Amino acid sequence: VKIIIRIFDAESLSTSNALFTPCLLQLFGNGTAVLRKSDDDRAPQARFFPPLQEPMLLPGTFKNKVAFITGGGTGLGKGMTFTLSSLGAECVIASRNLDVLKATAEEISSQTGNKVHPVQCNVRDPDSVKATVDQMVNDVGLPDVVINNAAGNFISPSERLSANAWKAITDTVLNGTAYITLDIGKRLIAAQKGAAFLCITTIYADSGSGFVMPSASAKAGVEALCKSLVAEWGRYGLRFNIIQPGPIKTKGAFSRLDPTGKFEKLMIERIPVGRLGTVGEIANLAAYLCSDYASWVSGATIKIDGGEYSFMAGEFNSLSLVTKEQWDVMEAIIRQTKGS
Ligand SMILES: CC/C=C\C/C=C\C=C\C(=O)SCCNC(=O)CCNC(=O)[C@H](O)C(C)(C)COP(=O)(O)OP(=O)(O)OC[C@H]1O[C@@H](n2cnc3c(N)ncnc32)[C@H](O)[C@@H]1OP(=O)(O)O
Ligand SMILES: NC(=O)C1=CN([C@@H]2O[C@H](COP(=O)(O)OP(=O)(O)OC[C@H]3O[C@@H](n4cnc5c(N)ncnc54)[C@H](OP(=O)(O)O)[C@@H]3O)[C@@H](O)[C@H]2O)C=CC1
Repeated sequence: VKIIIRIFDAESLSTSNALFTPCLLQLFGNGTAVLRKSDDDRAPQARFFPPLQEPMLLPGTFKNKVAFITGGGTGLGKGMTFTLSSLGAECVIASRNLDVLKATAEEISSQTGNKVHPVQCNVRDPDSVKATVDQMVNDVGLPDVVINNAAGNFISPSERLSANAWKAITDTVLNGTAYITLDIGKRLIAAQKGAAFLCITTIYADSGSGFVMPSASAKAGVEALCKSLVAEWGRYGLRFNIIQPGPIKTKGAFSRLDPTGKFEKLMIERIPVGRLGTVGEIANLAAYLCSDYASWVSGATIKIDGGEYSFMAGEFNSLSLVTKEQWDVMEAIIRQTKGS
């Protein structure tokens, strides 16, 4: 808990709901060596941008609603499950590791008082997806909310990737999202039941990115899938939105994308808000997009990255490193220049 508390400064803790704070610290922390925070884990301007993590919607927003979350046992999926559950949803969480799912389900339901159902599922396998959805329909009925969050990723030079490495990532991210969406979507259409779908992608779905080429390709595909269905399935009462998170310190992501812990400082240097994002911030945005408050929102792609994407895209943004004295010199040179 000591480690986790250091993530938040006094300012952000004091603005948190006192009742929620202890369980938030537990749920949104990960407590592993790879997540240990260093002393320089924030830039000074981060004090202006405290991460508020408690659920922001009205209690009961998801009362009588069923939410299905892939990868709901860990990281962002666990955070979204906690938030939806605390707002009244009955959640179904699905991934490969049933023990992890069971532990998360127990932890969350004991804190929110709402049932969380763990169901084993390998999203790469359409038969496993069908069995999972059968079980959900049998236990709690068709969902009102579907969050495609499960993913696989690791950094690697592309010339080191085998065909199976490509397949492991794209089968999980793109095919997994397609199997889940097609299976649940067909059943919702047949039952004439509306629902909100949400896909968790990444900021580099737009740009592509070296060293995570299969993930970038698959996430771009997921976005095309969502945007296609916005148009095609709106008439069936189905909405589709996308969240593109920037870096959030989860064990799953950082152990595979920053294995030595050396990249985190570089990330923070290029994030204008001066800090990494938090699980609770993603969970609040996800809850809003999946709630009836967002019933007119379909086809939205929302970056939540502290400005990192804009910083990386702007040709001259590194000039924020130039000192006042250096600007004086450069301005004098520029002013002396005549003609072209
Ligand atoms: C720092 C954060 C900043 C920004 C974040 C932005 C985006 C983040 C996106 C994310 O998706 S983060 C979420 C990450 N979470 C996970 O990846 C969780 C699930 N991951 C896994 O289960 C594994 O890591 C997996 C993806 C490798 C799949 O495991 P599985 O057991 O099914 O596969 P295998 O171990 O059999 O491997 C398949 C295939 O890949 C090759 N391979 C595995 N690791 C590497 C590596 N590091 N480099 C190169 N190749 C690798 C492995 O050798 C297999 O190929 P072959 O059969 O040997 O040919
Ligand atoms: N953390 C970050 O910085 C960022 C994360 N994201 C995205 O956020 C989402 C969550 O990532 P994060 O929480 O960080 O990482 P995690 O590794 O914690 O989450 C990935 C989840 O996917 C599940 N999963 C993986 N493979 C399968 C499979 N074949 N079938 C079913 N479930 C599977 C895992 O569970 P299990 O192993 O039990 O199957 C795990 O719960 C992902 O979509 C990721 O791409 C995007 C941008 C930034």
